[in-house]
Amino acid sequence: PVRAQPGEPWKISSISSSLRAIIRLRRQYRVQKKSRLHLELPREKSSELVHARVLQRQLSLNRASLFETSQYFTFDTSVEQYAMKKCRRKKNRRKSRIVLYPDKTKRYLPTEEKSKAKRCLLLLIVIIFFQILNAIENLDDNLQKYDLDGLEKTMHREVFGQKVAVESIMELLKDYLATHIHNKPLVISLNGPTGVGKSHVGWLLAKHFLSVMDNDFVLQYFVMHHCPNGVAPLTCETDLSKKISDMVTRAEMEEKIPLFILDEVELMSPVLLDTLSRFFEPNQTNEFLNAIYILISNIGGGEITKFVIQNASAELLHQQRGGEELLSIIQPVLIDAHPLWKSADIIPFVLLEKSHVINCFLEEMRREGLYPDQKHIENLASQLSYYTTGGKQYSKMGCKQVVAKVNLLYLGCLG
Ligand SMILES: Nc1ncnc2c1ncn2[C@@H]1O[C@H](COP(=O)(O)OP(=O)(O)OP(=O)(O)O)[C@@H](O)[C@H]1O
Repeated sequence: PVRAQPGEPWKISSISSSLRAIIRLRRQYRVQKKSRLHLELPREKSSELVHARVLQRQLSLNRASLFETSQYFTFDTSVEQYAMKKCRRKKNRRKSRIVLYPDKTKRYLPTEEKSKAKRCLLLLIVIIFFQILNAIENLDDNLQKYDLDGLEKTMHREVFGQKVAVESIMELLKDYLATHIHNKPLVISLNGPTGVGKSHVGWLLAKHFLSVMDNDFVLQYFVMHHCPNGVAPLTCETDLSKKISDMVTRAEMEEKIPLFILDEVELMSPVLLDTLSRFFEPNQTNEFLNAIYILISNIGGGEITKFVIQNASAELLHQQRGGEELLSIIQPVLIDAHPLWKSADIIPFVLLEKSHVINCFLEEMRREGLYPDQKHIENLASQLSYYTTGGKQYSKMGCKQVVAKVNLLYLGCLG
């Protein structure tokens, strides 16, 4: 290097010559360094690589041990980052897997569209559900309106020896009165021998429906009374038709179901029966479809008496099966009498046993304010005539004579 002599001032030329010397020296040093690196590289590089790998491994071991042994909360995110990286790497590996699709299919999942049909179906289900709920409530309302539970209790309490008949009547009434919309009127025919309680049931029904319906929607028609001998059949026909038409029209306005109880039907003229049968047909206006007819007659009574005596020893009579069998016997007899019975539900009333007659006596005497002892009543019951068969006694006249006997007793007491 060219130095300035002491005391001599610095010259620009001397500075530039020394700079150039420095640059030259640096270049030479670099060239030498490069050539040395080229010569030593293979050996040094491998050792450096080994060193780097050892370091890397140590680092990963430290991380792994840290990850496994970390038990305490730490702000050191290196562990999580490591775990996330690992996870991402796995995902990437999974993504990179090649999926082979068949040639003709779509290579993507179809986009899920919101189905209108599904929504409609759901709405429909909800509507149906509410309609069912509403219908159930309406059924209950109707049954409560006519207090059929109360009627059932009364019938079981006050009608003796006709369990199957009472159950069948109640079932028909419950079914029919559950709704106000019908496609035909309900026609129930009570048939059986004399004094077994057919008219008695008619009275109980009339009393009950008169009490549950505010207005007068019950008609009790007794042929001997409303259409006595000597009155022209046409007059009776017009009169009955008018009575029925008036009542169904009034009842329809109040959404009520009228009850027509026709007693002594066996005494009705064929003309009157024809008239009646027209009201039972299904092809009429609504008001005529919403009505209940109870036909009471002793037609088929002979067949019922025979059946009861023949099956006295069997328990069949007080079972539903017995009622069905009896029905199959008397139905053809009734249809033969008049085709109107084709539209009727027939309820056979069976003969009453002596125990039932005793109950009739008890009930009638209580009604008259008499309270005799059991022996006295049995004595009275024994004065009636019975069919004795299969170890049982069946009253020939049912409880028919009970009222007359009690009346005599009552008069005797008064006397
Ligand atoms: N099963 C019964 N349970 C309670 N009481 C009865 C029964 N059967 C008859 N009675 C009593 O006997 C009386 C006469 O019976 P009811 O008039 O009901 O007989 P019926 O079957 O209609 O006979 P008929 O066909 O002769 O008219 C009734 O008023 C009632 O008091």
